[in-house]
Amino acid sequence: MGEQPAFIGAKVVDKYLDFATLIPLLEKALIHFSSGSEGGVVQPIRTIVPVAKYSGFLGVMPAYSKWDDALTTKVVTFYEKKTSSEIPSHQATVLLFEPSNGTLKAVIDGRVITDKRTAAVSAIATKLLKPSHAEILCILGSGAQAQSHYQVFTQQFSFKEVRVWSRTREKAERFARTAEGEVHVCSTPQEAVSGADVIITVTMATEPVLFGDWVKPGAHINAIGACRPDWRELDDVLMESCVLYVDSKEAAAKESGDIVISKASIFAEIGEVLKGTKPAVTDKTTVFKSVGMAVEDTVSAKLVYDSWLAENK
Ligand SMILES: NC(=O)c1ccc[n+]([C@@H]2O[C@H](COP(=O)([O-])OP(=O)(O)OC[C@H]3O[C@@H](n4cnc5c(N)ncnc54)[C@H](O)[C@@H]3O)[C@@H](O)[C@H]2O)c1
Ligand SMILES: O=C(O)[C@@H]1CCCCN1
Repeated sequence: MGEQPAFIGAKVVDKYLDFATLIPLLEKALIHFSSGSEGGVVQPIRTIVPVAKYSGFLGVMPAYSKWDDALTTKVVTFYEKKTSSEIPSHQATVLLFEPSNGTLKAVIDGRVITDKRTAAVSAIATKLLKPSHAEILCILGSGAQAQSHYQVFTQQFSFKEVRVWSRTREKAERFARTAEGEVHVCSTPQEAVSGADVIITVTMATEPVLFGDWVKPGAHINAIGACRPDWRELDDVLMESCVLYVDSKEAAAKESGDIVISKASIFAEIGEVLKGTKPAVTDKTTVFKSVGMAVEDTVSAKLVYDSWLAENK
């Protein structure tokens, strides 16, 4: 028998995944992903198994990155209705393999990876696409992604005001209480969005929660939810009037109801903007529709494993 794989839990993952280190790695991964075969990323569309009886889903997200020489698959479950307050709606594990021989090297908590890499990619998109004077940040939703987005956005940008709206006011208030800076709790999504320069939608909504008529012209929106073809977070008015960026054209056009149902046309992948082959439009309303990519998990898991190995040799 060979060596047992390392088991790396959420606390350790959190310690090693700091945004300042993660962001440049993710930028490179996005560029590689959007560079075709030259970029060396092999990432098939993920497999999603519906568990209809419980309104749940299991996703399998494999990827290999030639430049990082890293091979992983994430297994993620997500449930529409929370079964208890202790069990997160999204749970995940990342398996990291030795690419040269297929040996399983590590089993890594994937929940923190998912929370942090998703928020970090939104920050990358926002740096490129936000209007030049961005003073007001609005977050719709108050769950795990709201937290990680708040963390990275307040670290990377200096907004004068941060607003949050959540379906349950008490949860928005708890979010504001536990945030490190001042957060203004809004009673309606429209109130939260009105005049905002950057908007983040991080909900499990299946119908639109953000309407184009509310959005300040020129604002930038990071749309993180609506990861099923029949789920929406943004309405048709917004989808049809914005300049639309995505992480993966292939996945976004297949997986997100915001695109599938509205039939909005995609302008570019964020990786193309980072590469310089497509422009970053900053004087029109922009949407970054994120569905999440396996290669983001690959580079995050490699960072965690390499950092862990350096301390545990
Ligand atoms: N793009 C990506 O890479 C990526 C990665 C992970 C999660 N996500 C998506 O981001 C979203 C948030 O994930 P999370 O981990 O924060 O989940 P969470 O369960 O921690 O939080 C969900 C939030 O959505 C709110 N909500 C639920 N149903 C709603 C509805 N019908 N209308 C309005 N608000 C509603 C809840 O009150 C809560 O604030 C989910 O849609 C998830 O699938 C995307
Ligand atoms: O990219 C991800 O990790 C998530 C999984 C759950 C659905 C949305 N996307």
